[in-house]
Amino acid sequence: MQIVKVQTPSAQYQIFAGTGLIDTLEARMTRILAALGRKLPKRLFILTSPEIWDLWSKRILSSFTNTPTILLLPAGERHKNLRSVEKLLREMAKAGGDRSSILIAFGGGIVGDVGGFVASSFMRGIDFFQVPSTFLSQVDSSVGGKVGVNLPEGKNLVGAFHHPLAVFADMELLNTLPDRELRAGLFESVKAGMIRDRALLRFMEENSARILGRDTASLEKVIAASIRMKADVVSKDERENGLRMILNLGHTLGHAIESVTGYRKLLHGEAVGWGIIAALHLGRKRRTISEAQFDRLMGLVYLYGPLPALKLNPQRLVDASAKDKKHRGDVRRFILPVGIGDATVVEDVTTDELLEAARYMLALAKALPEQVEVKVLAAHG
Ligand SMILES: NC(=O)c1ccc[n+]([C@@H]2O[C@H](COP(=O)([O-])OP(=O)(O)OC[C@H]3O[C@@H](n4cnc5c(N)ncnc54)[C@H](O)[C@@H]3O)[C@@H](O)[C@H]2O)c1
Ligand SMILES: O=C(O)C(=O)C[C@@H](O)[C@H](O)[C@H](O)COP(=O)(O)O
Ligand SMILES: [Zn+2]
Repeated sequence: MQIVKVQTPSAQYQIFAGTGLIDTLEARMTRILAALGRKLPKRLFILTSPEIWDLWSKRILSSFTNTPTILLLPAGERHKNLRSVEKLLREMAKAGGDRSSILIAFGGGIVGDVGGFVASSFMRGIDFFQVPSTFLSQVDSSVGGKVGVNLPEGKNLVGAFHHPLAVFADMELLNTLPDRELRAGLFESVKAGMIRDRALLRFMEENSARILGRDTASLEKVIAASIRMKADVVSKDERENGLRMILNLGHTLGHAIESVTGYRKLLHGEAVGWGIIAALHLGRKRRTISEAQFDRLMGLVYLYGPLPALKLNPQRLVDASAKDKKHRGDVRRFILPVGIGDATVVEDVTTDELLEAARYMLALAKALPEQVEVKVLAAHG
């Protein structure tokens, strides 16, 4: 079992990563609440998706003395919106939720983001726990307190910083996760390695077959390293005033892809994968990475591909990226890789540069992904 701490000006909590956690949830939550001088409340809510609940409800419920109230959110990014939030808040009010109620977000990043936002606003804020059930949510979204939903105008444009009381990342849950979801989530770990963890990056280069083959020890290593990196960054810059922005590598254009496709075409991790490719291209143009480093980092992205093909208008993507929350007026921020294992935030990225990066990415994305993969791997010998 790995235990990682997050300590920010507004919160202090632990992330538990291992196995057997879902069988002992109530006891673990009771212990955490007791340390805060509190008891498990009468009204516990579990927010999850029907598919996840079908697979895991028996195991989860076996750890509870009284059955919590179950709230269901349909799967898919298109349900991460204000309509879902309103529906869930009303269900909680009808079910007799009060300020002592606690919500357990049991699912992927969408359940975590929506559930956390619902918790942050129900009766002006109740506590919640994260029980992430996808690779992506275990390595990234359950950590750090960013919660929220999308608008048609842009990704995650409504939300809050609201940290969980604890995160229980049970790797056993990944046994039922589809391969496409695993691959998508791995791009957040690829990002983690590229921005701040050379050892993780190298491990992911050298062990892709084991990782994609779900070797437990390899997955555990990637999960633990990714969580540690994110917990450290969030603890140093909770509100994204500086350092935390590096966690957005690949997200400026990645989020734009998600919004212009109506949140229906690519998974978040896949959009980030394409966004990372655009960032690598801009990085080599600006010489924050050398050509050799570009080749190496592209090789890493393709090890975890193929990314789904994509046909989009580059100008539309660049227009959509104007909604990026990192921008302040004319200051347009973009995250670039620096060498191997580091990143920087640039504030003077021009529309032309973005357009060129989008064109480069879309030229690769238009091709059959398998062909792109073969071509790039061949280029690496
Ligand atoms: N808050 C943050 O810091 C942060 C960080 C990264 C990503 N995100 C957000 O996370 C979201 C993506 O999360 P995701 O990749 O987990 O996708 P997701 O929440 O859509 O889950 C992926 C799919 O897998 C299913 N699923 C979940 N767990 C399963 C399991 N154990 N077995 C079988 N099926 C399972 C879900 O029902 C869903 O269909 C995006 O909205 C993204 O913006 C947030
Ligand atoms: O936690 C962060 O900070 C991140 O940037 C992590 C990202 O992987 C994640 O997708 C996050 O939701 C993006 O946040 P946003 O503020 O750019 O919407
Ligand atoms: Zn992300």
